[in-house]
Amino acid sequence: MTPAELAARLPKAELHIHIEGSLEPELIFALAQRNSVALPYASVDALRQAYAFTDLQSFLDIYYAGASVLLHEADFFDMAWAYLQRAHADHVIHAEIFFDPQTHTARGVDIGVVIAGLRRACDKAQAEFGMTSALILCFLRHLSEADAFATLEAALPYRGHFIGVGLDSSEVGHPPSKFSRVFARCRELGLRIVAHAGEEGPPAYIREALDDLRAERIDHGVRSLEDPALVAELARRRTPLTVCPLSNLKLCVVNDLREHPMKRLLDAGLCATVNSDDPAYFGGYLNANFVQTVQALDLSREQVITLARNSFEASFIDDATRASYLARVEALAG
Ligand code: HPA
Ligand SMILES: [Zn+2]
Repeated sequence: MTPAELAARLPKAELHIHIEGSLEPELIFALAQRNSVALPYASVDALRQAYAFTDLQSFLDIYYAGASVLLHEADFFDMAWAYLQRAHADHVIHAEIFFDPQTHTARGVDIGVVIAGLRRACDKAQAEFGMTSALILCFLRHLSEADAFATLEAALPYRGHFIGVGLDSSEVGHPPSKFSRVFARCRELGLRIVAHAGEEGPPAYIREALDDLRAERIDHGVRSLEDPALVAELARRRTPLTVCPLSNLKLCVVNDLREHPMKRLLDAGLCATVNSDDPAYFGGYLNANFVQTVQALDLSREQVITLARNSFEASFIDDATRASYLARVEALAG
């Protein structure tokens, strides 16, 4: 088996997937029709042609437009179930799934409707595939602290249905410290903490995510490499980075996958993981990210196994489940 074939076949956890970013153009159009929502694109092809991004914001504008077709519990279920089936096909045995409630509540959709649809899909994946999953509520950082607090308040009746909180959307100009008080409250509630940092933003944002928000994982974090002291700190703490290679390519964080920092992150001893971010927009699900990265960087069999192990080390599953999942990696790694 080549390293790329092994990567595709190994059991893995996916820890950085925005469920709204798994909405394929075909499903966007089907839901638009079902819900009588008008789209600013004439066809699936016209929409796909708009997927030529120059940076994070140029993507986010289209991503939020796509999410406008989501209104009812069944829509959230259909979206998440489509993702979970694809993830299962890629040998994802555990997924921690981001959702953006403010994108929906701003359009009058009740947060309970969002969570109910997503949870029903997760329960079905557990029943049909034995796949475990969890939801992570993300605050949109381009909105205010007050809006984040209101969102947290609205989510509290569903506290048992999500395990943690994250921070996403437009990074530059919206440092993690803007949400220090919100995340302090989330920690009091026993929520797990992650945050996007160092995707387009500077290494200082990663430090703020660690120190001000007490993030347990950094989403992206690729710009940490610009600050050797920060890299040493991340390695010492074993703070995982949920890296998304095809996203970095499509959003012009890197110009070529052969220049992707994944190998340097692994060489620095960091707990880096591979993830798909917004697979419907960035050209592939988890195995596409693995296979293309392994080939572009000529990663070794041992590095591939490390990435699979890291995905479980970085996950929020309980220790017994983690041990059983790691044993499944070892059984295939040989
Ligand atoms: O890659 C991302 N970065 C920030 N916000 C996001 N929301 C969806 N995807 C992303
Ligand atoms: Zn992301």
